[in-house]
Amino acid sequence: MEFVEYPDRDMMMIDLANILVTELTAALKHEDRVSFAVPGGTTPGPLFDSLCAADFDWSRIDVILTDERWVPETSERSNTRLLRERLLVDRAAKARLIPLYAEAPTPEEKLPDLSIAVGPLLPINVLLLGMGADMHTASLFPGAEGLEKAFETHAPLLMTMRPKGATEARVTLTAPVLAGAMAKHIIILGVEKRKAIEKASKLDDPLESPISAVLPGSTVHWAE
Ligand SMILES: O=C1O[C@H](COP(=O)(O)O)[C@@H](O)[C@H](O)[C@H]1O
Repeated sequence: MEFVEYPDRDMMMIDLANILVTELTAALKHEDRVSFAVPGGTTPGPLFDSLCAADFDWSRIDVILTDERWVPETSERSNTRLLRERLLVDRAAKARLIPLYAEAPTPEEKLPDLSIAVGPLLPINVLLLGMGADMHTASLFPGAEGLEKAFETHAPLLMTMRPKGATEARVTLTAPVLAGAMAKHIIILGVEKRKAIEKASKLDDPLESPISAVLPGSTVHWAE
């Protein structure tokens, strides 16, 4: 893994947006459609604010979340809502969103349909991941039931996760899908997450530190 430290958060968001645009533009030169996977949560909002104004052919970009919480878009917890409000606006409004949520009480009912749309996007051209201080990435949480299956070579593309103590179920891209991306970036902020990613690289045990599975070949972008 490569670790890039930025002088401050604003600089990181602008520089990282430029890196992502450069990679997406390069991919568009040799592919009809280009897939771009992005995280939800609290970290990427300011990055999306920069990215959405980038001037390139967004109409050929397929945007997919790395994971979604099983809540409707009206919820503040919806990662899709974050995308619609902060990324899929301005020039980026022309991109196509591949949903990871559909209205149903549980994700299991919709998982087969949602998975069908994921296959044609692979391998993901450009992947941006977030990480929690507990070393989870996407919705691969340490200790979640069924986590082992998400790291198997032939894991399904999408899985349901129910992290311990969480209020809602989740849908997540699995480890082979994430690790197989052609360009991989991880965005983290603050001292606690820096320590967590250092710990994960030493542990190198995806069940304890799920982020470990995607560290090889990734660039970690950090600002305090
Ligand atoms: O729940 C989630 O957590 C991670 C990290 O979120 P953050 O708020 O600490 O930035 C995020 O990457 C993931 O997409 C999200 O569903």
